[in-house]
Order: sequence, then C-alpha cells, then structure tokens
Amino acid sequence: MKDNVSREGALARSIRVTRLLLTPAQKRKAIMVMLLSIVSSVLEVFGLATLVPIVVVCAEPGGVFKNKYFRTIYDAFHFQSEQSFLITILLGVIAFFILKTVFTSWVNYVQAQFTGQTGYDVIKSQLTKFSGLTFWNFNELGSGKLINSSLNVPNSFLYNLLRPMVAMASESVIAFSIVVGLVVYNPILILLLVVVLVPPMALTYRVVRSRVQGVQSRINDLWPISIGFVNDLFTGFVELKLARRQQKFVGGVLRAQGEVYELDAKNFVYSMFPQKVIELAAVAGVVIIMLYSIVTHKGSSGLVALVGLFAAAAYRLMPSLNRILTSMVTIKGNQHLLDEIESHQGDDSQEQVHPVQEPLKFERDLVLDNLTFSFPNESYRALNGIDITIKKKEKIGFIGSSGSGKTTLMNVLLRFYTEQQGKVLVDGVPLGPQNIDAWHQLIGYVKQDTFLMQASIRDNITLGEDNPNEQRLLYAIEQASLKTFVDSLPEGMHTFIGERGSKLSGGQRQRIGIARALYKQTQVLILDEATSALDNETEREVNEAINNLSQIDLTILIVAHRLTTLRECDRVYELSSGQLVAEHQYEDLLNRIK
Ligand SMILES: Nc1ncnc2c1ncn2[C@@H]1O[C@H](COP(=O)(O)OP(=O)(O)OP(=O)(O)O)[C@@H](O)[C@H]1O
Repeated sequence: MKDNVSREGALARSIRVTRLLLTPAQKRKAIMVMLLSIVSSVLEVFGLATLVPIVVVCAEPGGVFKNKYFRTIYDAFHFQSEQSFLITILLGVIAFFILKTVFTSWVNYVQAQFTGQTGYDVIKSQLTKFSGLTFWNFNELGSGKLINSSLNVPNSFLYNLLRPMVAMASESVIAFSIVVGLVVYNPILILLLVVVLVPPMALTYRVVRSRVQGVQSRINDLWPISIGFVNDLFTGFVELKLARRQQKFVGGVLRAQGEVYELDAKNFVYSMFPQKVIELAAVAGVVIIMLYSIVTHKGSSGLVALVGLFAAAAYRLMPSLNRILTSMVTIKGNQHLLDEIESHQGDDSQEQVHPVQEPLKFERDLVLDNLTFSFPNESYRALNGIDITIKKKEKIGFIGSSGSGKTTLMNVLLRFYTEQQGKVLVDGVPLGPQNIDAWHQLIGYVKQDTFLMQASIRDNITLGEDNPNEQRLLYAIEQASLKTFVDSLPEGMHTFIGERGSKLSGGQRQRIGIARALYKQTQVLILDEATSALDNETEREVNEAINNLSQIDLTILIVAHRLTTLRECDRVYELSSGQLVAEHQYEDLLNRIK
C-alpha cells in the first residue's frame, strides 16, 4: 500500500484525495471551474495574439490591404476608409479587453469561491474525523496535534495544494496555447524554446522539490509543538505564574516558531528559484541565437526577427512556466498534508457508529459481569473479572489505592473503553455500539476538574443549548444546591463565570457539573473524585448536594479517597490491582481506620 502511494505522483495523489473530499455537486462545479479557466486562458492568449498584427497594420499606411484577414473584414463590413476601419478595430480591441478583464475577474472569483468551499469541506471533514475519535486515540494524539490538524492543515491544503492545482491547470492552458501558436507560426522557435527552457526547469524541479518537501514536513511537525506549549501556557496560567515557570513555555513556543520562521525563509528562497532560473534561461536563449548567427554568419535582419519573436514568446510564456513550476514544487512539498487528511480515515481510531440505535431503559439493575480490560500494548489486566450488581437508586462507593483501577472501571462504564471480556448489562441488555446513544443519555459524569466554558452559568449547565428547557434548568439548579447562590447574583443564571470558572468557588464549580448531569436527565451519575480537590468545608457542601440527590430517582457511583464522601453509600467496593477484593459498609470502613 505504502509502495503504491509512493509510486503515485504528487499531482495524481493530490487530485485523487481532493476528489474524495468533493460531493457530486462540487465535482460538477470543479468541472465547470476548469472549463471556465480554460476559456479564460484562451481569451488571455487570444487577446495578446491579436495585438501583434493590429500594431503591425497600424504602423504601416495601407497595411490593412496587405493583410488578407483585415482585407476580408474591411470588405465584409463595407468600410469607406482605412482610418475609420482602424478606429473601429482599436475601439473593438478596447471593448474586448474590458470584457475579457470582467470575465477573467469573474472566473477568478468563481475559482476562489470553489477552492474556499473545498478548504471549508476539509476543515469539516477533519473536525468530523477527530470529534469521532475514540477516547483512547484522542488521548494518544493530544490536543496540540489535533488543533493543528483541524485548523492549520486545512488552511495549508487550501493555499499550498488546491490553489496551486488550479493555477497549474489554467497556466498549462496558456502555455499550451502559446506553444501551439508558435508551432504553427515558427517551428524552429519552438524547438529553441524547448531546448533552452525545459532542461533548466526539470533540473530546478528536481533540486528544489525534495528540499521544499523536507522543510514543509518539518514545519508541520513544529506547529503542534507550538500549539501544545501555548495551550499549556494559558491552561496552566495560574500555576505557571505562581511557580514563575511561564518563561519555560514561552521559550518552548519561541524555539519552535523561531525554527518555523527560519524554515519559512528557506522556503521563500526556494519559491523564487523557478522564476530566476527561467529568466536566466531566457537570456541564455537570446545569447544562443546570437552565437548561432555569429558562427553561421547568417543575415542580421533574420536574427533580429528571431530574437524579437523569442523575446515576445518568452515574455508571456515565462510567467506561465514560472507559475507551473512553482505550483509543482509547492504541491510536491506539501504532500504531508495529504497524509494528514488521509490519516485515521475509516480506521479503528474512529468510534464505531452503529447506524440503527436501539432504545435502552434502566428500571431494574446495572450488572458488571466478569469485566476484564487491558490497555493496548500492556500485558497486565487493569480490570480483572469484576462482578457487581447495582440496583436502581442505589448509591455505591469505590475505594482502592492509587492505580487500583477505579477510574478505568468508570471509563468502561462510560464506554470510553471497551472490555475485552465480560459485559455491562442494563436491565439485562448488554451495552454495545448499538445502544451507546441511549446509554450516554442515561449516564452523567462529574470528575475532579469539571470542564467549564468561558460562558454563563446557564450555558455551562446546558453546554450551550440554544433554547434550553427552563423548567429542567431550574430543577437542575435546585437539585444541585445552586439555587441560593444563583439567586444571589444580579444576573442570576446569566452570570458569566470567567475563564474556566475563575469567578466560582471549587464547590460551586463541582455543583455546576452535577447540575449539568441532572439537566440532561441522567439516571446513573458517576462522581469520580468529584470532591477530592475541595477543602473540608466545601467538600461538606458538595456532599450535602450529593446526599440531597438521594431523594430523586438517581443511581450514584462515587469514586473517592475521602471516607466522608461515601457516608451515604449502600455499599463500598474495594479494588486492588484491577480486582474486586472486598465489599464494605461505611461503618466498617470507619471502624477500620479507628
Ligand atoms: N492510558 C493508559 N495507558 C496505560 N495504562 C494506563 C492508562 N491509564 C491508566 N493506566 C494504568 O491503569 C492502572 C489503573 O489506573 P486508574 O487510573 O484506573 O487507577 P485509579 O484507581 O483510578 O487511581 P487513582 O486513585 O490514582 O486515580 C494504573 O496502573 C495506570 O497506570
């Protein structure tokens, strides 16, 4: 497979991957854009080609009658004088050029719109792919890489692959039209142009392409590093400031970006290379013609005509060849973008979405039946044969030393991880991809550091729902013991809570997490060390909120280190090295530490 990919040319691969990204309607639009580009390029060449004879005819009195094409037009439209004929022709030329400019500008707009839309589709496809990652793969890839792949890669795809591809297509039509015109007009000249321009172009492409590729691929590796450091710098703002460690992260960003800008400078020089080489080759062409005439002692008027023609052809051909060559180098240099776009496409990093989702009811019990789980590439069992039955409305605690498997067990219950053996049964129905939506609707999760957005309390509870259900919202606020606090605020639930809830106390943050779970009408609530980071007084407040929840129809699973958090539990299970080693009552645990 890899061999096939490496044998596939850069342009062919770019076209193949782009085609996969296009919807049928966009494919049709792509064909239309191509046709318009061809028409636009032909008009461009035609406009320039007609200018030459017109200038010749204007310069020579009576010239109109010597040129058979002009003569035919003159007679067909019954012109009375050469002067009126030439004025009409010149006005016609101006009108043609104005129309051509309007048309080509419109084509440029259509091209830009098409490439912009395709760039947008790449962002969409990347975001869909990455938001569908399994929990495991999300953690493996890390947010720096994911932010880069979701925003920078599509942007770069637009500027460094898509636009060069379109430019290459239009410029090829221009170059081809000029070459065809020259073949008809003067085959020797075309031979000369091929001999002078093609070898240096081929050599430039060979020399520059691998260098640009190396540079671009390194830049692509550096961006996630910079993003990772910036992310840490601002996420850990308070801790890093206190520890006077911000400079380390600023330094990390600057080191990576410093290298990016150095590489960018190299890239800039490489991108100028094709133009310089083509200019040099054109001068070499003129010199060769002159040398040829000196050596062969050919007449000077023929020489001037040949040099003039060569210069005229090269004048329009050079920018086209330059853009073709630069586009080829850019396309080749940015092949890593295609790796990024093709990566994780339809592999097992994506969560399996079952097309038909089954409903799920939780009215009786939740059974963990011989649950066994190992992390990928790890030989030990993080969970080993866990058997637990939890009745609806029970409150169950989990304890165990650090690393005993408590969070892993919760992650299996949340379906972030899938067991290798055993199953989780809800009212006797095994959990699987076919009922994951229904299960996620039933289960809520509050962890040590509740995720909070820079938004209002209301948006944090509803996770930004546009038209939240007010009744459910008030109920969630009340049940999570937030009502007194929210009522005391001038703007109530519309109060903004600052960066990651900085305007809230630790207890209030956790209660927002609980309110969020209640708002979505959770029936099973997992609290994983939800009170661990709180001081005793705040923990008491949150515990009270949790205990109040016992009044409502909720099954609660609590992972905790502090015994006080487990006071209201019906049973407490103890884990050790991934195994269930004991079942306790809260009072037994208290006696054990006395
Ligand atoms: N992504 C992972 N890859 C490999 N091993 C992991 C991974 N996550 C956790 N582990 C390992 O699995 C075991 C159980 O970890 P887990 O986080 O479930 O423990 P825990 O009981 O919740 O600990 P703590 O009380 O410290 O939170 C540990 O040995 C841990 O090192």
